[in-house]
Amino acid sequence: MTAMVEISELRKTYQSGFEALKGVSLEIREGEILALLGPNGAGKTTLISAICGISVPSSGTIRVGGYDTITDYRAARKLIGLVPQEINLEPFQKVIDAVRFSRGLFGCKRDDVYVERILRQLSLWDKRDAKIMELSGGMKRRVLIAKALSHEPRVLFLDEPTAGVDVELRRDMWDIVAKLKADGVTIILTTHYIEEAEAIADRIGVINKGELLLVEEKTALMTRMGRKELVVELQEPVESLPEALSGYDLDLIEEGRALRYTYDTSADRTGITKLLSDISATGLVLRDIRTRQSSLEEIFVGLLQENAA
Ligand SMILES: Nc1ncnc2c1ncn2[C@@H]1O[C@H](COP(=O)(O)OP(=O)(O)OP(=O)(O)O)[C@@H](O)[C@H]1O
Repeated sequence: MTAMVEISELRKTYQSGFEALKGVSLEIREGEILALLGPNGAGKTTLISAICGISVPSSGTIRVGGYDTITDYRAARKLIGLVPQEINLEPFQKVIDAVRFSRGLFGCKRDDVYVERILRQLSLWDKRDAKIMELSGGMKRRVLIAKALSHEPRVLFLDEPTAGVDVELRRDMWDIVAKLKADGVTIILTTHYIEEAEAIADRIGVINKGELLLVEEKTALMTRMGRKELVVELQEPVESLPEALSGYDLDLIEEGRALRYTYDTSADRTGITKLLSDISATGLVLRDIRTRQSSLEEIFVGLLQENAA
């Protein structure tokens, strides 16, 4: 797959002197869904604003569809649709007019067939003649997406698309994103909901304090997430691990009262059965066993803590 968005060494220092992006480099492939995760103030909106040409980077380069966002601004911007975090609609405007108007702003010719397709895709066709002020919050969010898609962009940025929306609408949004991907649109979304990233993203990027900590295929991350711990409580504490168990990834914890075995749930074999029989063979008596799974959320929080250290 070719790169749709290429960001190289991007830095942004606001006038206040605050460094919001500290050298971010990232390639976003055509047709993928990339979720950017990060705590409040991490720099997600700053990054999106820079790509969309809303704010000027202090240094570094961004290319969208091969066009530089500064020197070839119009060509680059035309390829981009942006769904902002805040609802910024004209209350008295009709839904269909809002979408046609947005299309016109990009210099595209009126195309009623395309606009109808977008409105139908977003379940807004029945509401096309309603005034924006008459719509529910969820419908307004759909109008924001319709406007962002009005000029047939190849890349769509969704900044917190489901912040504050109910579970049903969140799932509708996920369906919409899946349909857009099927149409070949490249999608970048920011979110605080790890569950959302898990549900729809192909790759996940974690950003904190203006730095990109990782960008990884979701499935690879899920494999990491799939790591589990088995804690074997012992009847009597031991001072050290028996030599016969040295081949296992084991730690002695809880002052020698338990053994912790970390394993990969996605592996063909976890090795638990053999481990338990090998433990018995050493003469150690088991009192109890328990397992726990590290979640993506824990990985995420752990990453942020590491970054803070
Ligand atoms: N115009 C500005 N002038 C000075 N500082 C700014 C400006 N805009 C944003 N910042 C600061 O830059 C940092 C990154 O902000 P940004 O909005 O990009 O974060 P975010 O990751 O999108 O956060 P959130 O999840 O809360 O939306 C924050 O500390 C913010 O206060």
